[in-house]
Amino acid sequence: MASLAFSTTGTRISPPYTAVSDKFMHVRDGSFCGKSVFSKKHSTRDLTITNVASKLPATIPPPEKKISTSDRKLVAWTSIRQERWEGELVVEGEIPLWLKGTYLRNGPGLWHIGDYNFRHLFDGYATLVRLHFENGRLIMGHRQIESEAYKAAKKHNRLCYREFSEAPKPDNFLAYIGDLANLFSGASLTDNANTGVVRLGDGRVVCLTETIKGSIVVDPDTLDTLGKFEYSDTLGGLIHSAHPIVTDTEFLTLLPDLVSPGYLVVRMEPGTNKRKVIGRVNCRGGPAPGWVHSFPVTEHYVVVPEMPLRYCAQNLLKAEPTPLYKFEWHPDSKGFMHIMCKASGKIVASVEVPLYVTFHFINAYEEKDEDGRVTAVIADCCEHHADTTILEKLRLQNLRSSAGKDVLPDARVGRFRIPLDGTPTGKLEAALNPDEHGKGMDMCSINPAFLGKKYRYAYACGAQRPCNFPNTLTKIDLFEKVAKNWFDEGSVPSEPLFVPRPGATEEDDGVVISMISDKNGEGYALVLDGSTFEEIATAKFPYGLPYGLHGCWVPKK
Ligand SMILES: CC(=O)/C=C/C=C(C)/C=C/C1=C(C)CCCC1(C)C
Ligand SMILES: CC(/C=C/C=O)=C\C=C\C=O
Ligand SMILES: [Fe+2]
Repeated sequence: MASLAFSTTGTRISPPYTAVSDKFMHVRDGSFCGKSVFSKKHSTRDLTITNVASKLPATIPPPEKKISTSDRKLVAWTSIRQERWEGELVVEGEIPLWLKGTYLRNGPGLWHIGDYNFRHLFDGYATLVRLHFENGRLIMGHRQIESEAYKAAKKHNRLCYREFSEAPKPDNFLAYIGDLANLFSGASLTDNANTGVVRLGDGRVVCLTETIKGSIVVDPDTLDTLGKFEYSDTLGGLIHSAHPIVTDTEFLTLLPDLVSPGYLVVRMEPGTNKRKVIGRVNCRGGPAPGWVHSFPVTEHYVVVPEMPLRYCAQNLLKAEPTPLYKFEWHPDSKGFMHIMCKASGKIVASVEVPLYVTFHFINAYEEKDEDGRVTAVIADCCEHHADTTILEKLRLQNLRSSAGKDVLPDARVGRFRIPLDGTPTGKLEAALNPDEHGKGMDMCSINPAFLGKKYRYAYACGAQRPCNFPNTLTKIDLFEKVAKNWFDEGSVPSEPLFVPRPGATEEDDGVVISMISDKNGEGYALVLDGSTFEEIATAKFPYGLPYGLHGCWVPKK
């Protein structure tokens, strides 16, 4: 059986290089990494991890296994091959000199333990990638997050915690009973913080997932795992929204209550670890709260979605994945949107809406009449036509085997209109014709200055069909109802992140950063102009990266 481990003896690769000049390819400890990384097949079997002390030199796999160009293929769905790396990249084009800071991107980048392969995209151990921009230059690095779940897997060479779809198999009945107890206490839940990364108003950088214990503080410069983010309040709970709303002045999140179906809306101030309750929403349908991966806010309100795809207590207890994992589709329970006043915690609207499925809200804002009175809340999301099959499409086997087949379910920019005048129902319609973005829509960002405000532009991943996963970057103009699309055949781009130009007055004045996995098994950083959506710079990576989910921008101090 293959061991679960990186080589403890780091391999140093000598010059010469092709893709990057040696001047730019040094890693922190002074060792060099070269061209060989472009000619090694990336398979899930390749990565071995041992109890590597994190101080070991960064290593790149050795050059001996050469494979022909025709054998190279997309590595987005294969495990990262070394625990860490850092080096400078050669930039083609020009990175604007005003772009000073670090783009961090988190995601599940390691999907096996020894011979055991994980099944779902969301199961992988977190890989944090960093692109540091300064003076037109670009330094890249990645590192595995040292969660307890990851460390235990390395130590014991087996799964030790419950991940999104995977659960350790109890050895016997007694172990099963113990396991149930550990599930209720949260002890067996993963802390694998593989979903996103946020910079709090006080500068701390936290990697997150849907388990509360999976909140891990990292150093954005070294990518060191600094420790757990411990909430100092007594709110308890085991799960929260994977996507909090984070600004310089607050951190807002939702805590689903599985016992008495509802959600706590909580707020934490910068410099503290204490969440305070703003208010509570009681669910209106179903046996459990709807899955809440993300939620939007307006200037005065928190929008609490109650999706008919609901947490399911029985499925939580199962060791084997169910078709909808820890969730269940309850169309009879209906879908709702609740609006809570941020200042008072009062619910000012709670409306039934058409059935919907979304992971990601894009933004929300208040609609006003001519006298300036708020009449409705508009909330936009990446909406999957109330079809849950997207969850199954994100199984690794499907992603790996169906490239080029047109199996990506349709999605749209779903726009909710939630009236505040007591009308009991809200609307859900496409904000623009989904053909504009190939009927693929997920992984979105906006100009952060427009959070909660009427906005015009959203950046996201769309589709150029046939495809099995969103394969374009798309700039959506919600006023003109058109999209402009970027596409590199056979490649998979990750979530585009918009960084505004300091001093900008136009909403789209800035750049859009994404990381691309290309069809040759390689990858590159991409910088697009936020306004024209044209490429302004690219920089090739020395090795292909696994797909990553969400990122954030850490401006240079
Ligand atoms: C990667 C991503 O987008 C989502 C990750 C979700 C996770 C890790 C969910 C984990 C869970 C458990 C381990 C048990 C409790 C339910 C749930 C929050 C789904
Ligand atoms: C990658 C993804 C959906 C793509 C479908 O179009 C969803 C990711 C969710 C978690 O962050
Ligand atoms: Fe997400």
